[in-house]
Amino acid sequence: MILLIISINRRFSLFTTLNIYLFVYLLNHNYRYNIHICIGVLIINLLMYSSWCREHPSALSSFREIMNAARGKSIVVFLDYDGTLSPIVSDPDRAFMSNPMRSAVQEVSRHFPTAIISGRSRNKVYEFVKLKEVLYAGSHGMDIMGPPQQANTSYGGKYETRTLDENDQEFVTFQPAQEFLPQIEKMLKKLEKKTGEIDGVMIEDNRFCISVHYRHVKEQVYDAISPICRQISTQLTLNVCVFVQDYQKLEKLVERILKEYPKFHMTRGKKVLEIRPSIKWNKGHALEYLLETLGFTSSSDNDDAVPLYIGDDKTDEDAFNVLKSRGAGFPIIVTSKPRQTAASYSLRDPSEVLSFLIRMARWKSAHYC
Ligand SMILES: O=P(O)(O)OC[C@H]1O[C@H](O[C@H]2O[C@H](CO)[C@@H](O)[C@H](O)[C@H]2O)[C@H](O)[C@@H](O)[C@@H]1O
Repeated sequence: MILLIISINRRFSLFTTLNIYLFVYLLNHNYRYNIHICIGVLIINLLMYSSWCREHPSALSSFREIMNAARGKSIVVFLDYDGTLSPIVSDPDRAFMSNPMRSAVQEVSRHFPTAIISGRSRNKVYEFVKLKEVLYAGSHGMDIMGPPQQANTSYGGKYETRTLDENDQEFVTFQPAQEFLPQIEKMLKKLEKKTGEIDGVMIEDNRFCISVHYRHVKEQVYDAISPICRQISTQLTLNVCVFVQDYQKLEKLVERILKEYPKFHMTRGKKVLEIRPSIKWNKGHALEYLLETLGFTSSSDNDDAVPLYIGDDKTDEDAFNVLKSRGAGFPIIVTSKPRQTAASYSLRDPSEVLSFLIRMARWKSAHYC
């Protein structure tokens, strides 16, 4: 009953609730049943994933359907970086992209306008991807390197700067959070200094936002369910151990520092606290900006753009929602677990993203060459 109340309060999905329930059961019962319970958990996970997949079918199985719907229209490809083009790894500086993935993105970008929209700094993503033919938006879309505009955009020139690259090619940067840079620099120094005592913290400077990584910080032993772990253990006197809580210390510290910067807010990603300016600009806005600079508008009748967005993180949901409200395009989530999402299709992991991109490039060559 307590578990049920906690689950409803915290809006856990049925999937999470069942897993926690089995986990608690496992802790509280004789260990000779463990193997049965593990198999049970596995089967339940598989069943839940396949039922979730009915609502978010695999983009690979639905490939023909997607491409048929896009036939004769202009596909524009948007890709997230971490967890989409590269697998999640423990060291953020070593999230390299494989060569086959690089070739696939390059091939896709030869056929369709392609942009990468990441939470990382734009330079860092470029260092990983190293493809000149792709457009880049870093800092969750707050640092965009777009094409030189064909026509006047609705975004005005305030945050736009025309620049030449090393090959004298003109491009335009759009940076709507420019005025926050001095504060970000100060906050960065403060975070580095104050979190220095906590083992395993890594602060990443993403230019217009900051990532506080805690993948290597000691958490409660069952970190996936840590918020309720203590409550259950005290209320049901279960055999749940609570270990060192450096993570709680870090979270409080970051929240305290953030209070000194009221124009910023924090969101949570994969073992990362992301701090960014509270402006109305996210990956969804970046997608719309890039579409417009590429010559596609959301309102015009002759807008034949079919944007396709592939991403794995919470911040990608903003882009999925934009596609939903445009009523055109294909939002594809990368996940191997059932998740609440605005995406219509799914891919399990970066290796499926690779297969999807390869098929896209082949499809275009086969149909239009
Ligand atoms: O928008 P994205 O391109 O998905 O960036 C989101 C964050 O990705 C990176 O962190 C994540 O990936 C790391 C490498 O696999 C992993 O170690 C970390 O735990 C993940 O949170 C990046 O380092 C962050 O700055 C981005 O905000």
